[in-house]
Amino acid sequence: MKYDYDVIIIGSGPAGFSCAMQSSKFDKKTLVIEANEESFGGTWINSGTIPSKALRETARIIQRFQSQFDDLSQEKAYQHHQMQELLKYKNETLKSKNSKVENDFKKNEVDTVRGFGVLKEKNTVEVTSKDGEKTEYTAEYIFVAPGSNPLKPKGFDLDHNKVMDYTSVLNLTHIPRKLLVIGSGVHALEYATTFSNLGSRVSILNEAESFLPFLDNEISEQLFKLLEKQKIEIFSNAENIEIDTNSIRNTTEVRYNLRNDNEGNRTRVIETEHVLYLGGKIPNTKGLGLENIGVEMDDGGNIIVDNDYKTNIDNVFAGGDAIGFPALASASFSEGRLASCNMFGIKALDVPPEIPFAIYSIPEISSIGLTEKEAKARGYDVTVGRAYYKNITQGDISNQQDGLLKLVFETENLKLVGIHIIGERASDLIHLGQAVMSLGGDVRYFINHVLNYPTYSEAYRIAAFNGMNRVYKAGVKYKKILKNKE
Ligand SMILES: Cc1cc2nc3c(=O)[nH]c(=O)nc-3n(C[C@H](O)[C@H](O)[C@H](O)COP(=O)(O)OP(=O)(O)OC[C@H]3O[C@@H](n4cnc5c(N)ncnc54)[C@H](O)[C@@H]3O)c2cc1C
Ligand SMILES: NC(=O)c1ccc[n+]([C@@H]2O[C@H](COP(=O)([O-])OP(=O)(O)OC[C@H]3O[C@@H](n4cnc5c(N)ncnc54)[C@H](O)[C@@H]3O)[C@@H](O)[C@H]2O)c1
Repeated sequence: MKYDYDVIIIGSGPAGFSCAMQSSKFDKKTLVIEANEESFGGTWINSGTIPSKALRETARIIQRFQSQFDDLSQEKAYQHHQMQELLKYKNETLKSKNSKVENDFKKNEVDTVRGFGVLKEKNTVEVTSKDGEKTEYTAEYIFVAPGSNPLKPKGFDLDHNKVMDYTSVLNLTHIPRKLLVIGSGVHALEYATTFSNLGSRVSILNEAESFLPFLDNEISEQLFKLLEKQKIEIFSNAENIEIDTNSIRNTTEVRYNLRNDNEGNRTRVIETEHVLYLGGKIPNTKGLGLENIGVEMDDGGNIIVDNDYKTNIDNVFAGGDAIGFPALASASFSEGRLASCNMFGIKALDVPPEIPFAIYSIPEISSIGLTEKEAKARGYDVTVGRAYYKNITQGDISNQQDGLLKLVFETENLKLVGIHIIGERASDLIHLGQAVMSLGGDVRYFINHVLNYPTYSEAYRIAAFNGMNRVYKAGVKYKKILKNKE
């Protein structure tokens, strides 16, 4: 072999991990370089996806248990639990995920090396160990998956105690009585509802004009009602945010102005105990030597790739957060695997471009395809079908009556163009609709097939009937609706 390896992978997050596993299954000699001395798995396992979901799961279990019993419903988690106790579950999950990744590498003969990788030439990566020792490795292909880091705020500093980001929040020693989340994205909603369910009084300071504007309108409406129920306030259009400690009152004081303030740009103040800053992420593409070999990046530092996850340099591929949107673990797994398929000339099956997304708030939100508004703007004649969780037996049984599943489908042929869900299990439920959608099915699937009962999937059946009845009311004979095969 001309090179030490067939492929060198920089980073062991979901993109690097899946590229390594797929390459090893193709019998390719694979090396993973990981800068973190202790653990593999990147943001996915150590500071992002899994820890935030494990903490959320704990909050959800407490909330579900308390809401089941009237005498417990007004209790606050902080009256009974220490943060460390809640994080124990998270720590155990991380440990088991970490050793799973390490074992998968070993079992599949993927070599690993700890240290910081820098591209020296298009086939050469130099790794600097923590002792400063430098070693060079060569490969036919390079896969760059260095992930991302939290964006630093403008106008104030993080002390990682009173003012935290998504990494330091995992070191909290107690459940805050009051928490201000600064952010306008999915992160902000997830952590806000997690802490609210732990009993914290939570507010969100949103620098944008609207909050999660990409959601379907009716899902947003439901969400805002639920946030009101949880007493989570959102202050939008915030700018010039500054943070100080008020030592007399022993609080953290957040001052800000409103953009386009019609009260004369007065300074507003929120007093809180802790601040959690969730202002987005930046790709870890600085210092990687990408410029040494002329890899193209956009203004935000994201690596530019084509549909095969190939950069402008023939043998260099990239994936995960370093290539920008959607910057999800779910998508990163797929990107790493597809990059490997493309490197080694084994074209993967074409997968539909639609990917679902999930927001792990309490309750969850998940969507795929077009919102009703987007579908109409694109000229589709669409009808919608709705199922409210209060009408689903499983919702009643589980005491989870808040939620909505909404189907958006073409009136003419009943084909699904979008599915939008807010409520318990939304992130799992979406996949039934996704499968029907990607196999070209229509809403009749949900009534022609027997679905387990009671389950949350019943929502699909109820929403399908609801939508079809709407088509019927608009003048199409029921016989035609049921028989129509395009
Ligand atoms: C709080 C939070 C919650 C999230 N929740 C979800 C969710 O619910 N669902 C979802 O799909 N996504 C979620 N995400 C997003 C998800 O975590 C990321 O999209 C995903 O981890 C990106 O994967 P990656 O492989 O690109 O990089 P990462 O997971 O960031 O891993 C990159 C690895 O590369 C290493 N590295 C970097 N530079 C070098 C170098 N030069 N040499 C060697 N090693 C290097 C790093 O040490 C790191 O281990 C969440 C993110 C956060 C922050
Ligand atoms: N549940 C999850 O999957 C999850 C949870 C936390 C963070 N993350 C990822 O971490 C990153 C940082 O999160 P953040 O909350 O700080 O910022 P963010 O990037 O999610 O939000 C900032 C803005 O991005 C846009 N955006 C986000 N998701 C979108 C979508 N599916 N479709 C269209 N536009 C969308 C919206 O305009 C949003 O206001 C994001 O890339 C996010 O995908 C994912």
